[in-house]
Amino acid sequence: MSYINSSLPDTSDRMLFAVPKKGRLYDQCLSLLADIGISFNRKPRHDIALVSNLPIALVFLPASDIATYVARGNVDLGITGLDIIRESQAESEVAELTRLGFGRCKLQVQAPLASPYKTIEDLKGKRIVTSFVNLTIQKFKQIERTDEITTQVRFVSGSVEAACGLGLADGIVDLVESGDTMRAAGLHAIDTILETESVLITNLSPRFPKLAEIIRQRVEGILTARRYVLCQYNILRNGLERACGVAPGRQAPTVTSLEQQGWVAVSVMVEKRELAEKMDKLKEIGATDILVLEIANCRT
Ligand SMILES: Nc1ncnc2c1ncn2[C@@H]1O[C@H](COP(=O)(O)OP(=O)(O)OP(=O)(O)O)[C@@H](O)[C@H]1O
Ligand SMILES: O=P(O)(O)OC[C@H]1O[C@H](OP(=O)(O)OP(=O)(O)O)[C@H](O)[C@@H]1O
Repeated sequence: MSYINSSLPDTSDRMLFAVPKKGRLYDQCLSLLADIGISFNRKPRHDIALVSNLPIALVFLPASDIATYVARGNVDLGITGLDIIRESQAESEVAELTRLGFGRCKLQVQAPLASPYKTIEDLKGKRIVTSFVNLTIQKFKQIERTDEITTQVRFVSGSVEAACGLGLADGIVDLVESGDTMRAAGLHAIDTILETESVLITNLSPRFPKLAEIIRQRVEGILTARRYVLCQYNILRNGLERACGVAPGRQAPTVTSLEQQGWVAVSVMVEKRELAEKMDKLKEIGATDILVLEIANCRT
């Protein structure tokens, strides 16, 4: 049952879209919302913001709770990490609409460098501290091969890396991206439980399936636009086949005739990470006037 609070905005006809209210995913979520054309005005200390140009209300929640709200249908759509979906045991109750390419890191078992614990087997039966109790217990059950694990798994809500130094734990399970936090705490990784990134998820019986699909398409358009550039060049028609072999594009290059006998102009999408190499090769096989244009947005 939900209780009506008259100071809250009316969200009854709106799709509820949960986004992290702080932390590692917050800035990238806000920039994604802006890029997909979602405009909103969030009042200070309010965790619900009405979107002005779509029938959506944004709900700002802790990233670690979003999978549960989406799974239970209290919100329709959400952005959170795969790690949180798995830890919340929500993977069978949410549908993954698209991966978002940010919030990439690993959930790793870590132990003090100056300890005898060099493999996860060495930590069997010892004290582990983590914010990911379910995934940790699951992992130790696998290595202990029993339902009754002897390893003691204790929850802390943050700064997990401090637990060994302070004597609360023999090892920890925590997220690692650059590894700076782990190294600064004198720890090293001895096993990986999960590789994670952010995902857009929806409830299995969404109340607004068409709107959720529009959001998915907008997000995928922006992610593609961020990944690719548009490369344009001129080439003699007899070099076209080789050039298309070098840069075949997502579907196929667009080829138009130039007002000069035997020459064509080509437009093709190229992944940014391959661009420099492809430009070198195109130049080598006779392409001229190679231009590269940013893609602001697209639909694929
Ligand atoms: N170092 C990191 N690099 C990339 N992604 C991360 C990193 N740390 C966490 N994440 C991702 O962001 C999610 C939220 O983590 P975060 O540490 O921001 O949690 P929080 O508890 O909500 O915020 P806070 O730490 O401010 O209390 C994680 O579950 C993970 O998916
Ligand atoms: O490998 P790194 O790049 O150093 O990142 C890893 C750290 O980032 C996360 O914590 P965060 O800094 O978000 O704060 P928290 O410990 O309060 O969760 C995670 O829990 C690690 O502590």
